[in-house]
Amino acid sequence: MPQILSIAEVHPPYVITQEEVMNFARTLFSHSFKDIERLLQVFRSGQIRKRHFVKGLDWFEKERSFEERNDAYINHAVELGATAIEDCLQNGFFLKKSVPFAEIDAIFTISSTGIATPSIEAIIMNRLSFSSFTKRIPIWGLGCGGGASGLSRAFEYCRAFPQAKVLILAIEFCSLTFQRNDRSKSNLIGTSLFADGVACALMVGDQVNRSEWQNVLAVPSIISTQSMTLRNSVDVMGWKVKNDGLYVVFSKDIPTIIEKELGPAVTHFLNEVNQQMGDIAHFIAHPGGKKVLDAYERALAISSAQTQLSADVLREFGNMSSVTILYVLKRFMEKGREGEVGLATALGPGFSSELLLLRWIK
Ligand SMILES: CC(C)(COP(=O)(O)OP(=O)(O)OC[C@H]1O[C@@H](n2cnc3c(N)ncnc32)[C@H](O)[C@@H]1OP(=O)(O)O)[C@@H](O)C(=O)NCCC(=O)NCCSC(=O)/C=C/c1ccc(O)cc1
Repeated sequence: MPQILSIAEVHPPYVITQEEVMNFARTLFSHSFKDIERLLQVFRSGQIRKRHFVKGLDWFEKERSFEERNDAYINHAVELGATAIEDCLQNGFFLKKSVPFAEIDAIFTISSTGIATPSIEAIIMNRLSFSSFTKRIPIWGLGCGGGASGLSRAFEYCRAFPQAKVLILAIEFCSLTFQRNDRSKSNLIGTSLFADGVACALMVGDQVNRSEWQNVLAVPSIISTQSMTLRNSVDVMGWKVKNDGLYVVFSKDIPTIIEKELGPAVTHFLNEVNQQMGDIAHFIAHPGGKKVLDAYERALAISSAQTQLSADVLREFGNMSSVTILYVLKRFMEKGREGEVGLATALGPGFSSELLLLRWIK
């Protein structure tokens, strides 16, 4: 079964604390909510300490056109995306030696926070020495589920082409979609939650000689995946596209929906692969927000110790949409041991759930 050999994360340059964003939001939203001080408590209760952004807070003081936002998206995506690829393929922790760009068969680029045609990996391929025959698979619109879905689609590619080495590159700059004139409660909550980040993973098929590259005792091998879209839930999350950009849509019922729907989806998946919840050592969860993690714990009857690494990523980086699960996976890959089983889970617009079963192998 395909294995994930290396992974790298890139942190955008501006580090902004929750306290700083809370003060920014107080100025902006105080005329829109008479109980603003009560609502601002979400900045304290969300269990986020700081987030990383591609622009400093002063950039958000001014109104920005869709064009300005998207130009910033493309510039930063190319710069930080190229860095993530280099850090992944030249990663001295996970790899014995660098994997040449020219050996990469396909790049899956995951994003939902900006638009580019040609897509970002094509621009990056003009900077780094990839083969001209590298296949490009940009995936747009899966939101927070995109990182997990990208891994699943790359898994299928590597099963079809067992000699393949492929990259999964996730890029999200949620901050660039921030709308200062949207005074909805959703936007206020989103301002406390969403962040920027970039990550890249290297997956290889079964026929790749791992001993040539692998530098750690055990790596996650993907056993199986499940993609599920819930009927009649297209309004739960997504974008409303307006003249001045993307407006975030996300229902306050997401934690309740997760609590109701995740258990049956996981049971169905584990039955299909003859596994039980008790077999799972690692729970690689997309930390959508504090209440999302609480909902995972209730839905699957797992302990907060099992979602600790997800909570750590949420605390230090916020919700970076599709990128977040790759940050969580990296932390598990740094300590995974042979024989351990992990379940990766993320949810996104659709409303869709993506699950992957992983087993660490020598
Ligand atoms: C930590 C939070 C943010 C605050 O917790 P709290 O301090 O206990 O406060 P409350 O939950 O009581 O919320 C405070 C107020 O905000 C309201 N609220 C609370 N979420 C909301 C709300 N989504 N709307 C609109 N009012 C709200 C809530 O109803 C309440 O209003 P009020 O009745 O006046 O007290 C907590 O609500 C929380 O973790 N919520 C889950 C966040 C959540 O849904 N995360 C998943 C995000 S969706 C996602 O990951 C993907 C987004 C995405 C989508 C598309 C893409 O293309 C890309 C990405």
